[in-house]
Amino acid sequence: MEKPQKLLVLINSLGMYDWSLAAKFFLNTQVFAGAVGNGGSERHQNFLNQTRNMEVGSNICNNQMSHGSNTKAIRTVAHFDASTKEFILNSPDFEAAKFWVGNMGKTATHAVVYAQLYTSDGQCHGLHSFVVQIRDPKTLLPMPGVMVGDIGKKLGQNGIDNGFAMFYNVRIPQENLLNSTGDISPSGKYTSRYKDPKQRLGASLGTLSSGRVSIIGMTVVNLKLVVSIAIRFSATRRQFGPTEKEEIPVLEYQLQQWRLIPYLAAAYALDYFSKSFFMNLIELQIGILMKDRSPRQAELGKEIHALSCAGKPLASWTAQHGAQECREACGGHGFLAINRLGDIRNDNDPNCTYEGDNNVLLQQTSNYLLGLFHSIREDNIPCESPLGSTHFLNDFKTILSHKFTARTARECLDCTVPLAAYKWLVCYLLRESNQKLQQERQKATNDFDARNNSQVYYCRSLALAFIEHTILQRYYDYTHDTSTPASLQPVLRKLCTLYGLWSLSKHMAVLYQGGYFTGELPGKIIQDAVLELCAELKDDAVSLVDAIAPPDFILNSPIAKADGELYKNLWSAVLQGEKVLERPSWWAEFCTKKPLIAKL
Ligand SMILES: CCCCCCCCCCCCCCCCCCCCC/C=C/C(=O)SCCNC(=O)CCNC(=O)[C@H](O)C(C)(C)COP(=O)(O)OP(=O)(O)OC[C@H]1O[C@@H](n2cnc3c(N)ncnc32)[C@H](O)[C@@H]1OP(=O)(O)O
Ligand SMILES: Cc1cc2nc3c(=O)[nH]c(=O)nc-3n(C[C@H](O)[C@H](O)[C@H](O)COP(=O)(O)OP(=O)(O)OC[C@H]3O[C@@H](n4cnc5c(N)ncnc54)[C@H](O)[C@@H]3O)c2cc1C
Repeated sequence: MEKPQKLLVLINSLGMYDWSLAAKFFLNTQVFAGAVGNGGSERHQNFLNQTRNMEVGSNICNNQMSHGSNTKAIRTVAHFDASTKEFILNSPDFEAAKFWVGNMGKTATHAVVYAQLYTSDGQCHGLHSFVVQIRDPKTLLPMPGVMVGDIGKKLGQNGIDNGFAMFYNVRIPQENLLNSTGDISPSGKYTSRYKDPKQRLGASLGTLSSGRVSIIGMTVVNLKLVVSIAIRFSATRRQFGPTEKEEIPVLEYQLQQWRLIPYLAAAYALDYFSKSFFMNLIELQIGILMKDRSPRQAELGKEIHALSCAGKPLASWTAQHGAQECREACGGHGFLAINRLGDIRNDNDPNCTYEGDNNVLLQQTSNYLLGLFHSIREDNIPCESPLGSTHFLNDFKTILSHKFTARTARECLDCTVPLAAYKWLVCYLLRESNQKLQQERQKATNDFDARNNSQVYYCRSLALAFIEHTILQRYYDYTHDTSTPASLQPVLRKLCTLYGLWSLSKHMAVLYQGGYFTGELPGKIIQDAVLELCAELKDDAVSLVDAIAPPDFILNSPIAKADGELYKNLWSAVLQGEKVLERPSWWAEFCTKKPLIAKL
């Protein structure tokens, strides 16, 4: 409680070693405990104590075989039985089985189960969460009425047991309803402080924000690991050269620099965002603990939801693309499993899906921005979001009148250039998305279709540009803050500008389309500036990696040890492989007792 950053450090440190281990531990101690703590009340304290003491093992259980993204449509039901003061849980059929749930496969003894709450009068009150005992903690055998099992091998994170669960008339005490969004009175009546069911749904899903914010940090860890491996390798791997006698490190090639150094810059910028955003989450959590019901607390929850719903997609995709680029940047050795790039890539992959599919989540961010735009433009209400990420939207008219003014690559080496371009880009995409939505509303018969047909090129791009702007603005402020050591500022500012220009260059088409750029100059000087920054950062790249890489034992990649002894370390690791020099047990069949051809 005194130093909440330590939690993020612990998640990231364990994850650097192994993500399955980290997930297994934190699903229990943080995700389950967070869902009980945020969703419940004093009467659920015993579950928190038991979890903390490792007496029970748990997780959250939201997803079903036939429904993940659309949580509203979850079909698990919890009927209140007024005569026994119990809820009776049922899975209507196997398609409604809880599925994918971490820790559920073998070890979970309890779970926070999301289900539709029905009162005895047969009325449904929507999605609520319940603590349900799954197994006996002494024997790990399922509780009566619970069918539980493991879903099998996955593409990554195989050290964690993801499982399924079905419920047949499973009775749980009334108190196991996590009652922060709604409760049952002693007379059996349903009560809630949220009159609007949409708001109630948002409140009951609020606990997912903690996971999404934490996942941003997890993907940054993956990015740090892969760039550390690829840059150390590239600084020591030699290939070709200006003369036949001399071969140069592959990091000297402009092409290799352009492929890797922007990911190094992204690791730094995203790392700062992840850490500062985690502290924003802590502020929100403290408000929840203190039962803060102020409008600011509500707005903070919405802003964190909007930022995490774009931050998780951006960070997980950056790590995903970075992992693949780094794998290829290490050539054949990058494909050797002992060098770890494959495991990191596969373990990172589900970050794009769990705690909300990336493409689905981005829609939450654009909905939030479109809502603000409506208030600013139609209702003349300036936006004052608690974290300030949207304040610049109040000036959208002025910002939209701006044009790109830099004339040389040198001018673009200042981060104010990409920052100004991003402000224009977000305002432009916001105005265009709003217009597109209105057009689609006129064409479509319902709002559902209108929204769906406004995603590609509009709302989706808007959400991504918005989060890139937020990350860049935060890192810019940090690298220009007087508390940041003056000796470090020059190199950090270069990383900041490179991240900004490199990210911006993915939006070139829209910058031209909307008239912010005209002629060939803007595109050319931005490309030149990116290459210039890569070249300037190349000599610092190894030091920059040394500052973010874990110790060799944790990095666990022979081609990337800190001593730079590439071949010695690789050779030694290969020779220590299991049975590496042994002939195979089937050598005789291969050599002498060969099967006769056509006699198999
Ligand atoms: C000092 C205190 C210290 C405390 C420290 C605490 C720190 C905590 C640290 C936590 C550590 C975690 C460790 C991490 C390790 C984890 C390892 C990783 C393992 C991963 C395990 C995976 C688990 C899962 O995947 S669980 C299942 C997750 N499922 C999903 O995410 C489903 C996605 N779908 C949805 O969320 C919804 O259905 C959604 C958002 C798509 C909404 O769909 P809708 O039906 O269309 O509804 P909509 O109209 O859009 O929304 C209604 C309303 O609600 C608002 N809303 C929605 N969600 C939220 C939210 N989270 N917060 C706030 N508001 C929300 C939405 O904006 C709408 O509002 P309005 O527009 O205003 O009406
Ligand atoms: C490793 C792993 C661990 C997990 N752990 C847990 C856990 O512990 N507890 C738990 O409850 N769940 C868990 N999950 C489930 C996870 O939360 C869901 O898989 C996730 O929310 C995505 O939902 P889905 O699988 O239903 O995807 P779907 O929604 O079926 O997505 C399929 C495709 O459809 C697209 N799509 C869906 N809706 C739209 C739309 N409106 N517009 C455009 N495109 C759309 C998606 O982008 C995606 O490409 C885990 C999943 C994984 C992979």
